Amino acid sequence: KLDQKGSDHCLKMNDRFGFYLTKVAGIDNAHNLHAVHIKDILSTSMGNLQASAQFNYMFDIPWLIQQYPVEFRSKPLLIVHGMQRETKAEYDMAAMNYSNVKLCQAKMEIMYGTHHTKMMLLLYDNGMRVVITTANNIHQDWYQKTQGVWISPLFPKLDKGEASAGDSDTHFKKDLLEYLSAYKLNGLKEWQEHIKQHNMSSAKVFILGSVPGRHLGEKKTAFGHLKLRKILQEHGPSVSEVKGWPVVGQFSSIGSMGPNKDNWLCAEWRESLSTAKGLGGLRTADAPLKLIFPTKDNIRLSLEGYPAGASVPYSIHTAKKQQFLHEYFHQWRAEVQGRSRAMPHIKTYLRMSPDSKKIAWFAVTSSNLSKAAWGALEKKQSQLMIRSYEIGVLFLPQMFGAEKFFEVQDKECQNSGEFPVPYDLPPTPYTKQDRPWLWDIPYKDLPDTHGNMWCPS
Ligand SMILES: CNc1ccc(C(=O)O)c(C(=O)O)c1
Repeated sequence: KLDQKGSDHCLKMNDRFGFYLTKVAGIDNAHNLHAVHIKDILSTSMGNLQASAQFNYMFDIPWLIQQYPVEFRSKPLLIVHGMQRETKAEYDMAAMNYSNVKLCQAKMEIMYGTHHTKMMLLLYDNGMRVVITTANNIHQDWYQKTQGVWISPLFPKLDKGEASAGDSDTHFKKDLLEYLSAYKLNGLKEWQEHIKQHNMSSAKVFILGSVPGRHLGEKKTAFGHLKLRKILQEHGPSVSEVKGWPVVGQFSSIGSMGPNKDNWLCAEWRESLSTAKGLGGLRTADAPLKLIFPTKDNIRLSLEGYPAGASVPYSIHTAKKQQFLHEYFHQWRAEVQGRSRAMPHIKTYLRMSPDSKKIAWFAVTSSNLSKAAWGALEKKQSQLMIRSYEIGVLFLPQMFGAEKFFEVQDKECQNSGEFPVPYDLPPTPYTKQDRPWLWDIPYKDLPDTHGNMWCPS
């Protein structure tokens, strides 16, 4: 369906799940039929915009304004970021040119945290939408990378004092409000109010949020990997059904996680992701772990070439402290979506059947593989310490009318109930020669797609 101007900036709503990849320039357009560009999300075909809020890490404000249809460019726009010092000043300066743009700086009170969350709140004259993505608000994040986008249904306005609090079976509205109130920012109050005034009962995904802090007591399971553990304990597959099923993590950056797997990765983190419904969430015996992270050659031979690696910030200083990780690594391969050369900036996590034909759940989030994003237990596991703001969504089969599991969509553009996993399953292990991409060392042996070498300063 085309919007009234006939422009193709409109969504082919194949949205059983509301989950899309971003359009990629330079690949066969057949692979972009069900993909979205930011202009599609902001287009008039999605609703008559009254105001919006953009949460992100990186902003090119003039570029962002240009992504709105001309008739929406003067609507109130709230930009929520976590920048400080010079970059904060740059954003303040850039926003001065737009009287409709306001800025909101998230508190960053814990060292090394980032405001990583990538979310759009879109208020229309007849409702509102929530969009959660992995792409920064800059041109190159929407150009030749593999990025994920979840677009909510249109949430209608509640009638004045309507009885129903307008929440869903996945308590989407309550969790989104809890996430926003954790910022403790007056500048967000109006958007918290907008959310309260809308009926979000049609939301079928769970919110996976992270907020900086040391979360304990009731709040211990509100965020990070313990929130995922809690949802899987209550609504996940049963232990007997998923015994031995691998956990797959796919991400574009890696934090420091100690000298061996038992410090965090294959202890608390994998424990949460391999949680199943059962007596006290008995975890299944150690689930095999498969981590998908681009090799140096994935980056070198990508559409962007070595510069793709500027968005895959794995530092040699971190890598050399955790060589144990490399036994879990798998290549980036996405033939199913025509995106093997569109480097991943998307972050996804899933639980896969041994024959890789089914998945028990799927999450798309801003969270990379790091303690900063997912949290680390402290003080005899009494509190979960999180450094960054993150947000993502979790898809459980029963919330989408699927029997037990999602069938994996292994051919493109199937409109059936299969889940569109963005990459090839089963994942392909690194060869003996493969090395993980490291962004802060030179590569002068082989040129990239554009004939260039990589010489980071
Ligand atoms: C230190 N800053 C960042 C590190 C990693 C990422 C990523 O998403 O991989 C981002 C971002 O793109 O938001 C920022």
